Amino acid sequence: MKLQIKNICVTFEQKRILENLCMDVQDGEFVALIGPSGCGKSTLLNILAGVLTPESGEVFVDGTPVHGVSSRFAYMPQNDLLLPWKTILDNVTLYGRLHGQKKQAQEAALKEFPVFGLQGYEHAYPDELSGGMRQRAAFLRTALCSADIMLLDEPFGALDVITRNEMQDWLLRLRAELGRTTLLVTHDIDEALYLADRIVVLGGRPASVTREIDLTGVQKSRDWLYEQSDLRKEIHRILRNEIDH
Ligand SMILES: Nc1ncnc2c1ncn2[C@@H]1O[C@H](COP(=O)(O)OP(=O)(O)OP(=O)(O)O)[C@@H](O)[C@H]1O
Repeated sequence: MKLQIKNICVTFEQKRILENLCMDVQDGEFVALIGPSGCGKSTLLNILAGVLTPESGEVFVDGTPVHGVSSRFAYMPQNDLLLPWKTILDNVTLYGRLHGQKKQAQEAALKEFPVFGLQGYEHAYPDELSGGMRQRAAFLRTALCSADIMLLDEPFGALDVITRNEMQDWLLRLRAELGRTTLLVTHDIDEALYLADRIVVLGGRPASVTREIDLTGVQKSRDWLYEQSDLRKEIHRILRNEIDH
């Protein structure tokens, strides 16, 4: 087991948000976390990233308890912004440079520029790139962290539908190459179906895991996705019911 989340409870302003939340993620697994708006998905990622301490509960990576900020997690928060006054190369190597490893970080980044569709833009500034390219650059910055678990909070949320679909196709191709355990928060049911090995649906107030959909081993394609109306309806129903409560 790569990641174990055990009995996490969170209360904000006397309101219980997460109640005994438990979930496991296997090594190399890509899990999509979906749930009604405000149910606590970002809160869970903030706990894993160590920027928020839960009231109770524990997080284990490879069986070892993790407390506070840990180098085991690479976190791409919602609206992960590039610094407009820095080049793309400087932006994506930010963490390496902060740790005094500028040269190694640049070497590692330059190797990935073609993979991330950014070749030729190393010395460009963020406003010279399209929205999709900026998002790939922010993603590359996260992927370059030498952490073994990636936490992605709505990485394509700000993109138009066409660019978003292109980014999903690109991430599906890249997934095997990255080989990284990933927890993706998304509002987009199709994105979850298309990208994930497993979908975890959070529901209820306070939130806990209400449904898990195992898609391990499914050969994903857009044609496969278009045929998933039953699963799509089921997830919609769960989300709608939870919202109505
Ligand atoms: N620091 C905080 N102080 C008080 N309340 C908070 C805090 N952070 C989050 N909340 C509340 O906790 C609830 C869960 O927030 P969270 O952002 O985790 O939900 P979410 O599922 O990620 O939402 P969305 O899908 O809209 O991004 C919301 O009601 C939010 O207003």
